[in-house]
Amino acid sequence: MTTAPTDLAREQDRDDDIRAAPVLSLRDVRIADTATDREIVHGVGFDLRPGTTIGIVGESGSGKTLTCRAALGILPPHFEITGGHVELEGTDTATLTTKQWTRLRGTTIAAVFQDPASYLNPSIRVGAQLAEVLRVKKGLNRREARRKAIELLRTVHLRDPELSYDQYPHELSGGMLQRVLIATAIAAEPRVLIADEATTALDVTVQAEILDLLADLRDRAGLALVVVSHDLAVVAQLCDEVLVMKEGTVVEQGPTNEVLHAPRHAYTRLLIAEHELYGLERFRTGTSAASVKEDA
Ligand SMILES: Nc1ncnc2c1ncn2[C@@H]1O[C@H](COP(=O)(O)OP(=O)(O)OP(=O)(O)O)[C@@H](O)[C@H]1O
Repeated sequence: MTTAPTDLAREQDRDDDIRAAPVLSLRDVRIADTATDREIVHGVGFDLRPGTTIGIVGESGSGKTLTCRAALGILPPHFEITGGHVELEGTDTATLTTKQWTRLRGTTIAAVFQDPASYLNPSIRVGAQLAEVLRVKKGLNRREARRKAIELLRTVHLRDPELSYDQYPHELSGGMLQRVLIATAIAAEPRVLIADEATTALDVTVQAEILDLLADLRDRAGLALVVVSHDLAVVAQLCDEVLVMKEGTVVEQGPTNEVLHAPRHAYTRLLIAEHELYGLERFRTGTSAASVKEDA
């Protein structure tokens, strides 16, 4: 099979991206619950470069979300970074004031979580909520914000963006709401997007479509992604590098293919064995979400 010129160009772009400076770096980040004086996350580190994806996988309670929240500067009350550094575009985030953090959130780093409905106001039309973000973060006037919001709803592949703009959250399906949340997260053109269990609640077909959308945004806009999932198949499909967490410790980390083909830690092997029951094989061989969709 010959490689199409567009594929070659994309490969070249990817190589350039890998050489680019990291947009988000975690250096031996430790997180503690200061109420109990217990360290919960025992040192996480990675370099995330534009146009690439890092996956964090592991069992429930292993510290995946806390790690993301540390990167976003939104740890829950009485949780603190007690060691290491989070660097955003080369700046140690420990040096940021609350105001500087507020400015960076959305414009440099943004996130989508599970349960999109809980992040939207049920009594305000979704388009108005998206437009509000554009007015606040991008300084657009009402008319420009509406136009840009509809464009964003189209970017996240909502079939009828004008119609969706005027709908209330309860009128949209879970998959459509997650698309709206992704549109909101990318509204201010962040460089890093964290997707924390963003597809967990969705059925397998919709999940595959959302993963394709994230990959598309990464490839086209050079977005850097952190994908958190308890589902190894999701990570396998999307990520260049994977971190496997267990009880607050990174037990294994490396290029996704290497980790999946030659896991060194017993826990990774266990995760893989569990997932093989659900057909991880097709993800390991690089099958796209589109073909998963067809299978579903
Ligand atoms: N707001 C909070 N208050 C108290 N404990 C918390 C809070 N957030 C997290 N924890 C505790 O910190 C540990 C790590 O939680 P975290 O949410 O990071 O895990 P996770 O790997 O993301 O799990 P899951 O896959 O279930 O989301 C857990 O033991 C959890 O109980």
